[in-house]
Amino acid sequence: MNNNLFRYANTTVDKIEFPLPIKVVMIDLDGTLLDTADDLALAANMMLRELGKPELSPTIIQSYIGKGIERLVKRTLTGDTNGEPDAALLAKALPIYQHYYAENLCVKTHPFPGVIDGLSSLLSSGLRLACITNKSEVFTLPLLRATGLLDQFEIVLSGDSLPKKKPDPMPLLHICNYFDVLPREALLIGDSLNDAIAARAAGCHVFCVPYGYNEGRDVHKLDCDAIVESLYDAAKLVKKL
Ligand SMILES: O=C(O)COP(=O)(O)O
Ligand SMILES: [Mg+2]
Repeated sequence: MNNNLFRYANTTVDKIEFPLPIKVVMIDLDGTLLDTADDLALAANMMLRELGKPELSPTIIQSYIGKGIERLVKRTLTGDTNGEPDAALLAKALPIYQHYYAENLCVKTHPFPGVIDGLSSLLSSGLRLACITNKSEVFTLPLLRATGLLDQFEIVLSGDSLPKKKPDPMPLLHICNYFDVLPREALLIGDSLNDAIAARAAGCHVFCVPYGYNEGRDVHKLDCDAIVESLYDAAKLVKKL
């Protein structure tokens, strides 16, 4: 095993063996499969402009990605991670944001390096693939279709597909149930605390990529089984159970 491929992170589960024997790989969208930050920031600034408010830097807006569109809009309006804007302002802003994001869904958005090859490699190992995102379904499916990734996944769960989204374990457990596998037979690959917390709560394995968003925090501090440079490198650390 080439140790340059990954590093162990703050593993709390029992010592695990690599390549990790699993049946299912669940993959996060924003910051893991697709680099969506520029288009999310573009729509956020178009919304602010229309509301007569000052625009924000793309770096700040990138740190607001992670808990779905409504939370992104709340953070953009208040400049605060946990901020709650005035209800009337939010009710006005949300449809404006959704309109501009729908119009600019795939201007600069593209798969990260290693994604296309990584998905092919995972599939050719006989693993079954799911996508789990906190993005609303109305954006998720067109985006996966436009970037040519949709057909790689047997099931796609968005932030509004179920009553709860990541960091709740519900979508991960739903996927395990769908494929009839145990949580420990499934791996989530993601970029943020929402992925790491959800995976630990579900009892699934979790790898994190360092190139994503993680709400502006250091990915190396996350509780995950490995940090992988790309999905292609992740594929080298797993095998079909
Ligand atoms: O929609 C978001 O804020 C984040 O979505 P993700 O779960 O695909 O990273
Ligand atoms: Mg993400």
